Amino acid sequence: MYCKRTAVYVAGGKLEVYFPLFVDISEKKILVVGAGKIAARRIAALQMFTEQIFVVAPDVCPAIEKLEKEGKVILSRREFRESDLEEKEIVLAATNNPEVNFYIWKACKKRGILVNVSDRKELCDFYFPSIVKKEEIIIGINSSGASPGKVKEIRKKIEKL
Ligand SMILES: C[C@@]1(CC(=O)O)C2=NC(=C\c3[nH]c(c(CCC(=O)O)c3CC(=O)O)Cc3[nH]c(c(CC(=O)O)c3CCC(=O)O)/C=C3\N/C(=C\2)[C@@H](CCC(=O)O)[C@]3(C)CC(=O)O)/[C@H]1CCC(=O)O
Ligand SMILES: NC(=O)c1ccc[n+]([C@@H]2O[C@H](COP(=O)([O-])OP(=O)(O)OC[C@H]3O[C@@H](n4cnc5c(N)ncnc54)[C@H](O)[C@@H]3O)[C@@H](O)[C@H]2O)c1
Repeated sequence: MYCKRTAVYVAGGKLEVYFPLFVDISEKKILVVGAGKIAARRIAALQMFTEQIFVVAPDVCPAIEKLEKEGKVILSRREFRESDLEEKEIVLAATNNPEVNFYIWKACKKRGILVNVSDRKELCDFYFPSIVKKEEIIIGINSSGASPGKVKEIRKKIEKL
């Protein structure tokens, strides 16, 4: 089968860029594995679009503790188990253990679940954009992991428009 891929050339070499798909996630069950700084940042972004967020992690940062108290996430305070993937459609592997993240990736691929692996961008089915929301207008900015700092700067400029 012919497969056309989109790549750009950056200082580090060839970089594949992804199609910006705007998806209705309001009815999708999303699992975030890990409850640290990165998980909290991603959950904050997801919560602009859905309320169905499940979190599993033994150690929970204050921001996510607060969300649990407010009933805004469903939290399981323990290590990840494969059965956590049941009925989930989108998974974020955001633990600080690379082996656990890789195990989650493999388990998701076996089940056809879309997965983002926070420490392995080459394994991600999708990336996290930087988001600007102005009423009904959503702007997602992404550089496929090549320049997250630049992406943040652009987000700030757009926010001032
Ligand atoms: C949009 C945002 C969403 C979020 O994460 O919530 C996001 N990163 C954000 C911020 C940020 N990330 C990093 C810094 C310090 C950088 C600096 O200071 O220069 C800052 C700035 C800060 O923290 O202030 C470090 C970093 N990030 C990645 C790598 C490469 C790697 O890991 O290989 C490195 C290490 C690079 C290095 O240092 O070498 C990779 C990814 N980061 C992504 C998303 C995905 C692609 C994004 C894209 O490129 O467009 C991807 C692939 C992860 C994924 O989707 O899984 C959020 C901005 C929110 C906002 O708008 O403010
Ligand atoms: N892509 C990016 O933008 C970016 C930037 C910085 C860090 N990272 C990566 O994101 C990951 C998380 O970073 P952080 O700063 O949020 O880490 P953190 O140390 O703040 O949190 C780690 C979380 O993982 C949980 N955890 C550990 N083992 C687990 C298991 N077996 N099951 C469930 N949960 C488990 C811990 O309980 C904790 O909640 C790291 O892999 C880091 O390399 C990505």
